[in-house]
Amino acid sequence: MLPEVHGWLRRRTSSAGDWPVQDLVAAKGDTTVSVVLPARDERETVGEIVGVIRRELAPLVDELVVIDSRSTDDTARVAARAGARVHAQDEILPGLKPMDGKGEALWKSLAVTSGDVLVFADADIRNFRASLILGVLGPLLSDPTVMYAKGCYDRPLHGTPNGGGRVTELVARPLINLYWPELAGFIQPLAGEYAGRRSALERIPFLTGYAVELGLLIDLLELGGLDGLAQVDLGSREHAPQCTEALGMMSAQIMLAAWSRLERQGRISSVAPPATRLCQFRRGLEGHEVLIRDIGIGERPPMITVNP
Ligand SMILES: O=c1ccn([C@@H]2O[C@H](COP(=O)(O)OP(=O)(O)O)[C@@H](O)[C@H]2O)c(=O)[nH]1
Ligand SMILES: O=C(O)[C@@H](COP(=O)(O)O)O[C@H]1O[C@H](CO)[C@@H](O)[C@H](O)[C@H]1O
Repeated sequence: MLPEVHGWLRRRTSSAGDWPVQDLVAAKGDTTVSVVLPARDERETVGEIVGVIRRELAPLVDELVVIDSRSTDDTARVAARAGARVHAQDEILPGLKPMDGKGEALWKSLAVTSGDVLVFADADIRNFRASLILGVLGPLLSDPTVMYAKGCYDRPLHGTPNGGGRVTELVARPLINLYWPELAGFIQPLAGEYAGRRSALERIPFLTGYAVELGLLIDLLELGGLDGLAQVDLGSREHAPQCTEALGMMSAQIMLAAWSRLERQGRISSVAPPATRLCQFRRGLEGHEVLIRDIGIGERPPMITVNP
């Protein structure tokens, strides 16, 4: 690990317990806070998450928004009934050709919120607790030199204390260590719980799909340097795990995120761009079924450059 990352790890890592709600209420002042939950088919969990935020964080949260990301269930209804303001992803900035996935939902949330600080959290978290929001909000309300704070946590999966974060351990962490070692201190670089200043988030592009988190880390590092970034130990987080096949597609999108940033930084040639289709296999009754999926990612420009 680079010496500057060792120093950063000590200086910029805190814990959720370091940020009690009463301290943050005092520190908040005139700063406004928007909480955004990107949600695709999360009817089982989104209502409880919204309820916890509304009940326990009312003094800190000025607006609570769920971006309904083409759900096929009644996520929007459940979220609205719990008290969130719900926007359908494809109805935001309707003059733009729609793009796909989580990154699109997060980018569009900038257009329908007004908070000086935005806090993002996944909507599939089980046993959600307010400290998952408080923790990442802490550095942003307490230290003006911090523009972005990411959560880190243990990731129990299938009964093992740290079986989760499969794409992090197999794809994102190796890529970061190989090409962006300044970011190697992030314990959960793909964590879906993070807070950022609007003044920073609106000045960087957003990659779509599951490429968004890696893209944000790389672009924020470029925008404001490592010392503008922080991380907060939130303890443990359990979510609805996806199957290996789905994580294969997610991995491909994260690899495309890395390629796009290496190409932009002139570290690889754009002569032969990578393919954007992934071939996977399932055993069927007559041998193997071939599944071809488009795992291409898009990129939205900095929101500050978009005329609504
Ligand atoms: O097209 C999408 C895919 C995912 N999500 C949301 O993004 C968060 C993280 O996605 P997911 O749970 O699929 O990823 P994982 O946590 O399994 O890596 C969840 O709240 C999803 O509902 C979304 O808004 N749009
Ligand atoms: O960290 C990971 O490896 C993946 C998959 O986690 P699991 O193996 O299902 O616990 O989950 C993260 O990655 C996604 C892509 O960046 C994020 O959108 C999710 O919020 C995050 O949970």
